[in-house]
Amino acid sequence: MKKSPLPVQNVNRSDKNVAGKEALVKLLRWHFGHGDFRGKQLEAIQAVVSGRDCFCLMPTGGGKSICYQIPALAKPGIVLVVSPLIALMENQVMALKEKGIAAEYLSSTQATHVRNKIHEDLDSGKPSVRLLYVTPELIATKGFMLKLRKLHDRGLLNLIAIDEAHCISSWGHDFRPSYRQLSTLRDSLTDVPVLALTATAAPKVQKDVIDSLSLRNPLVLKSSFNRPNIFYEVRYKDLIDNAYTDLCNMLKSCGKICAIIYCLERTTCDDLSLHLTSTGISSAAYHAGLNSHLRSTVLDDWLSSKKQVIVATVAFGSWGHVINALMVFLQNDKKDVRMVCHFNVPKSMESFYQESGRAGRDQLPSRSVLYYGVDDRKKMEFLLRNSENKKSPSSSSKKPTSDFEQIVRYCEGSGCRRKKILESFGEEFPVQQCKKTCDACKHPNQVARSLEELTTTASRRHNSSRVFITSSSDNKTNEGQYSEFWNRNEDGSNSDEEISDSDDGADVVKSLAGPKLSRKLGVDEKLVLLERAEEKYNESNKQVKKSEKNAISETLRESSKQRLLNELTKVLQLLGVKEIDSQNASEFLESECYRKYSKAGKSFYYSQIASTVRWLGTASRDELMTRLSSMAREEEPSGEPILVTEPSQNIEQEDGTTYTAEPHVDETTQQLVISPSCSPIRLPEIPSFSEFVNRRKMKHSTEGSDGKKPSKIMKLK
Ligand SMILES: Nc1ncnc2c1ncn2[C@@H]1O[C@H](COP(=O)(O)OP(=O)(O)OP(=O)(O)O)[C@@H](O)[C@H]1O
Ligand SMILES: [Mg+2]
Repeated sequence: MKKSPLPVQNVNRSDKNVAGKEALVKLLRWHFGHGDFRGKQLEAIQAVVSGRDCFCLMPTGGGKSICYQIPALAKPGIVLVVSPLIALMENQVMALKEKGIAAEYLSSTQATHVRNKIHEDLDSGKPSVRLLYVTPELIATKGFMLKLRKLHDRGLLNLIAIDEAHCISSWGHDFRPSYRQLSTLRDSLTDVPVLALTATAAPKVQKDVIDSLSLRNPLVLKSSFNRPNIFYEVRYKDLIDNAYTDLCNMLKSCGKICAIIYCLERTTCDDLSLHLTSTGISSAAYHAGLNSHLRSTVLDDWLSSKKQVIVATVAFGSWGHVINALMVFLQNDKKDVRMVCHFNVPKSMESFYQESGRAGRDQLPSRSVLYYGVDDRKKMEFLLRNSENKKSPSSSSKKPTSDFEQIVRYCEGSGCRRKKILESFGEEFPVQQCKKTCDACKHPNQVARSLEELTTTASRRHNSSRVFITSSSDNKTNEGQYSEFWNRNEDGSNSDEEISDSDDGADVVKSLAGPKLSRKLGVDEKLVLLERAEEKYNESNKQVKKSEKNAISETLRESSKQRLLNELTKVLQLLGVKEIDSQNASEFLESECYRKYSKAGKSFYYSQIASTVRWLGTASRDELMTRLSSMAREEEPSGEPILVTEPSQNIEQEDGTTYTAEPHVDETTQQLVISPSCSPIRLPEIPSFSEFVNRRKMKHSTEGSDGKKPSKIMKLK
């Protein structure tokens, strides 16, 4: 329902009057229906309305938008809002318009006549728009800056709000180079107050934002980052027989709750979701690898609570940022998420806080569960080290690995989890205030026992590594105190090529600038919009890097070997098979996939690796032994063969068909060589994904499960 502009009549009063609490609360109640200001909202509003710069740090969902929306209603003129994503701007503008507040956004995705209308309004003597949302890219254009200067000269620009201001900082988790250029705003529009808003609490981000925007004597406001309604806990994968089963049981014990599970890789999302579905938990995978139709169906089902659990990839690269943003704007629509589970260790405390913070936005009791595993830690450290190495020495000195250490401390330390989260943001937190709302405070003995067991298990599994876990209960950890589960110098085994959303260097906004936006977009349309943008992005990326992307690099091969090794280790342990060397076997299986699919390209290779991993998960002892027996034959000649790096080759025969020449050991040189004289070996067939799903379906139906489950699995497929 539209509201009359009644309270805005205050606009002609002096700044002192409009900044009065009473008048501001009146505006808040009238336009937004909230009884009073929350946290530091009032202070922030009063500061900017009286012309002072302000840096406002509030947790996600803390109510940052009000801090610039109320000033737009309290004073004449325009509030310029810089926002990183068109979808986010769209969402806010739509909500404001529904409240009868004159808000617009400007972007290249709009129809020319819509943009022209907004420009005409801005050029008119008395613009009707109160809040104008723009991207940092638009600010960087000369034409728009000229327009802003004209507005300013006419005394019509009353505030510049930089939302998601951490994007300006290379220390922030969503760094956007175009945000850096916002420093020109202060140079050109010297006396307009600037309000920087973020939920990113790292002190270095704060300093960087204040410096980059040249804020003058800003009022720095920080709200507590404590989320008292979230119970924090860590579960240790290395101490659990099967993490999938553990998660299933936990979800089942909570009843029909709404949950988000974050995984690092798409394949884990698919596998885990399939597993949950097969045990009767309605769930669906959500990641950039799904087609747009499936993705919007999945989200729709989840938002409408048709699906209980969504298994999504975490944001990693810049495209991940968009997927993440998608989740951000969905936050307003989904407040009843009761559990957020990190199935793989997150890359930093920042990410963990943001992601787990999606639980309990309705302030009701909720849960954050992090599954921590030594292998996951290794993988993440490798990825972060890799991304550090990719950066030029001249770029920011940000060290993702040191951010990662905080989350490792969170998992490996025995003290209060909540305290660790808050202290990582520079916030002091007395342990007593946790009131047993984390596993370490609620069950300290149990957590201590787990950590002890973990130390033993880790040192047994990684016997070349140092292992020491902090047991300090006062949380005063330092570099030397927390555990080293593996030797930091040993080469990591996985690559970010396996990470679902790892495309880097892409300009998100550019990629979003394509489809035409309708004025009144619902969630569906927004999803379509983002997905189309993603397709467009992938399309252009494909063209540029097609050949490059098709190549199977050594790092990818290494990561595949590691993936097979992880699965194989689990399977061999489960089946009690001791006679197979998992390292050699995983190399053997990987080279099989490489041999078959290296020429066909990366995605075939990928799917073959994924099929093999799935096959491992279902293979019987006999099947495993049969398949790996060909490997045993290769190893027969005793003595350490010197491995040649060449994979086995497909030898073309005269009739045009090919057969695979297996490697064998040359007895004189003791080298593993490839020779066409070897007879071709018949290997058991690896099931494709659909075969795998169908087999499971058959298995379920023969096991007498209710006839509905298989069709659910088929749908998912
Ligand atoms: N004073 C208030 N009283 C009650 N609810 C409020 C108040 N201020 C804001 N809210 C509500 O809090 C929710 C979150 O607000 P908002 O989106 O501005 O948060 P945010 O800090 O920008 O979060 P994010 O970091 O996710 O962008 C909204 O539903 C909003 O209506
Ligand atoms: Mg916000």
